[in-house]
Amino acid sequence: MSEQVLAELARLKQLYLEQLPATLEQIQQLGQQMAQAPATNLAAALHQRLHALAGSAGVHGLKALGEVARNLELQLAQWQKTTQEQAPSLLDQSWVEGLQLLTCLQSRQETVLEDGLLLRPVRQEQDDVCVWLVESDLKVADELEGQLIRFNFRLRRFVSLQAAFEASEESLPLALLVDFCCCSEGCAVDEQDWCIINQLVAKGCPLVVISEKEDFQSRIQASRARAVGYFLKPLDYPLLITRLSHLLDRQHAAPARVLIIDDDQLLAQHYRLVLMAAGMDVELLNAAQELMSALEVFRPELVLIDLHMPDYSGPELAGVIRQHEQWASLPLVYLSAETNFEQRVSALDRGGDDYLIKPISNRELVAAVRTRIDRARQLESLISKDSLTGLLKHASIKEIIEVEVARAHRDQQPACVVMLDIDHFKAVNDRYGHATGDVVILSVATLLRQRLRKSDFLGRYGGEEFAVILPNCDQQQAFRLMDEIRKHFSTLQFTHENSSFQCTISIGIAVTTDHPHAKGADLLVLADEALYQAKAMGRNLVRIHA
Ligand SMILES: Nc1nc2c(ncn2[C@@H]2O[C@H](COP(=O)(O)OP(=O)(O)OP(=O)(O)O)[C@@H](O)[C@H]2O)c(=O)[nH]1
Repeated sequence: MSEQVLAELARLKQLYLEQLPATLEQIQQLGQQMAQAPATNLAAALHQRLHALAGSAGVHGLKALGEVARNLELQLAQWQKTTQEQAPSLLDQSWVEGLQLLTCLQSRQETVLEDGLLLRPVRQEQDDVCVWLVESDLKVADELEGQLIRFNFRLRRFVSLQAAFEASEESLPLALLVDFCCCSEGCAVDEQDWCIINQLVAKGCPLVVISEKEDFQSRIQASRARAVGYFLKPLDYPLLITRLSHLLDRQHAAPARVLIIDDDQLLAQHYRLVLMAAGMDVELLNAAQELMSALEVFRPELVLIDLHMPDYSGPELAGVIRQHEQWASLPLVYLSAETNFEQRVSALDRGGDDYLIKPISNRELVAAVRTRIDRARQLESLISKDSLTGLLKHASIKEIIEVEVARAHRDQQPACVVMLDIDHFKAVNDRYGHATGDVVILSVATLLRQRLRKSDFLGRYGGEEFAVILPNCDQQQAFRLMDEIRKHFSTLQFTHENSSFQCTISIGIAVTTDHPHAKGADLLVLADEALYQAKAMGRNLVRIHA
């Protein structure tokens, strides 16, 4: 992928360089006409070309050229704002020199592509159910191990960070739990350990700090180590498991979807390739009139919009998007060479969320897009996800099941709707208490997350009831998968004080191909009927609706 992306970027750059002399020739002609007989229509045409050049040259390795173009653009903008009496003096000697400089700089290329970003080695193998622990307190380690097993996670213990680092040559864990106090005296991490932590985090190993200390300095130290979690001892296990489950969700998360609206096709292609190399799904909008249908079909999580385009401006398109309630919170980010403060503020007032200045480096583009999408996902998750399990709430999973069932009928592909319910759960609550009942619910959610595909959707449908949709999955595959999950769940050991117990689940499945006219809501009812057949037949069973 990376090699291909680099080759494609080189091809785009070549195309850009081939078109450049003609672009510069046009700018020269217009610029000289402006110097001799300034006119507003000439200025508008020239401004558009200088603006595009200022935004694109740096991206293709011609940083100095881009800077000169920007200076000329600013000079011209000043002329456009000034009264006609003062105007001629603004396009004097420095203007002509600037124009000459453009031609001289067209062959001065610099290497600005951050190839490191694009040639990053393929992410190392990750063991999704394995959690690593560096902790000298054996009691804490034993207890943690016992808790993790209930949720189908495995714990691998290390005596030192160095040992964990050596293991990271083979594979990476879901998370690395470190008690800083066992690295060095007084919980202050020494230089060598610090270096190892940095290397592990850079490899993509999420760091979770466990600590006895609640002071600000310890938290700052964890933050400096880029920890994604900080848990105080004695550990709150459900909270820790929830955090691990969220990390698992992130690993399984679908690629971020970005829509780019830019009239400069070469530049738009360049951004697209860079974002795709960072693992995102990217589409370019070809015609502004197709904007709403592109949103509907592609459902982007962020839109990058150029500010100045010939037919419609970025803020005008942002205004159209914001007229639709459904897209009121979609992040819209302008990507423009515009440095004028007033114009930028006005663009933000008209529906945009943020502003990135062209030319933007590849790394900054990826980081800016990724962090904004991550934040938007976090917010969305707070709204649509159940707080105990992190799965979709009732209304959200119902909505997704409708969409996916309609898609399955349309594509003539099978999809399975599944309902799951914990057996005799009331008895678990009555005997072991509500908190232990919650642990059982959380463990079903964690097991489902671990066993289902990225493209499947899981929801907490009711108290101890779960709904799932498995797109592109036929009856046999669904039965096999669900039966494995059922069997696996029945082997998990739960503990309460000094006793231990096991639980089972019953499962009902309804398949779209057996019910070609059924909507999502109908299939949910059918899957529920199958679930109650499983209950009636003795529980701990999977049934398919006939
Ligand atoms: N701990 C806990 N219990 C919950 C939660 N939501 C619902 N419940 C309990 O789940 C139990 C559901 O019990 P029932 O629907 O009667 O059925 P059951 O005992 O699971 O038995 P069968 O489904 O017939 O096998 C009730 O006792 C609810 O109070 C929750 O978030 N946490």
